[in-house]
Amino acid sequence: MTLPAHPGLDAIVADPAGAVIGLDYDGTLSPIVADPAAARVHPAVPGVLAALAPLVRAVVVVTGRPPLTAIGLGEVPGGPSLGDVPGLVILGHYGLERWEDGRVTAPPPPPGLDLVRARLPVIAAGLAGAWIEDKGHAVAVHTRRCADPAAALEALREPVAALAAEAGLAVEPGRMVLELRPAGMDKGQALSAFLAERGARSVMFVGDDLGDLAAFAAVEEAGLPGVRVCSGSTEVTALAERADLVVDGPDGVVALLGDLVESLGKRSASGQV
Ligand SMILES: O=P(O)(O)OC[C@H]1O[C@H](O[C@H]2O[C@H](CO)[C@@H](O)[C@H](O)[C@H]2O)[C@H](O)[C@@H](O)[C@@H]1O
Repeated sequence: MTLPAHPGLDAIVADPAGAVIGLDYDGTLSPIVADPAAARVHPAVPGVLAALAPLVRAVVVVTGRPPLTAIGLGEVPGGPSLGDVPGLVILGHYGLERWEDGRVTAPPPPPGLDLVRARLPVIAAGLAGAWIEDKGHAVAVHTRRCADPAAALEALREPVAALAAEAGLAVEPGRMVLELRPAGMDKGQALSAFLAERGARSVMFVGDDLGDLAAFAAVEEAGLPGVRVCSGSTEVTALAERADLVVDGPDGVVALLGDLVESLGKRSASGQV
């Protein structure tokens, strides 16, 4: 396959050494499943990223997950795994935590989480199937396993917002999930800082959920050639509306990354380095 025509992709192919490739995890590198603990990486992802990483300035995963969770879910029997991708950086918890060279750096968890741990189960108790995920620096309530996930999410919005205000935390809405997490960081700030740190000359970001809108804004505001890619679903349409390209979920993301590797390989084979 050939890469779609887009000036941002053209810039990446013309000068890959200046390109930063940013990727969300859930719904982008991993198919959406009912149990977050079972959201294993698409098996072709580590291989295609391992091929891509040496060709570009940097590959960075920007996720709401703790980085070590992404590393664990990124294991592929027989490898390579996500953690084997050369030079990979994972900015987890929306940029609060960083994994690089096998080491994690993180601030202390916010004190308001104790209140959330005590109260959120009470709020969710009336909704059969609602499920709480404790991520250490954030706590999320999921409704995907409820009989009517969208209605359950709506019912939770108001009490969760009130609890977040009391706990001094922000609410991060996502695909059948509301997350209470520290304010003051988002995927946009995380990506912008990373682009500056690496001296990026072009950028691609691929995401699927509302939390990725901030990263799209960072691409728009970077002052660089850029391309916003949506890993499409029927569940979230806001991202597709703002994307330059929409691909068919994680399978489509793998295909796009594979096409990018192929284009960069051809460029290198023809001596354009
Ligand atoms: O920033 P991301 O990497 O996209 O993480 C966002 C949230 O993803 C996870 O939840 C989503 O994926 C689950 C597994 O497929 C699915 O069951 C759930 O309905 C989705 O919302 C994760 O569990 C959250 O903690 C992340 O914040």
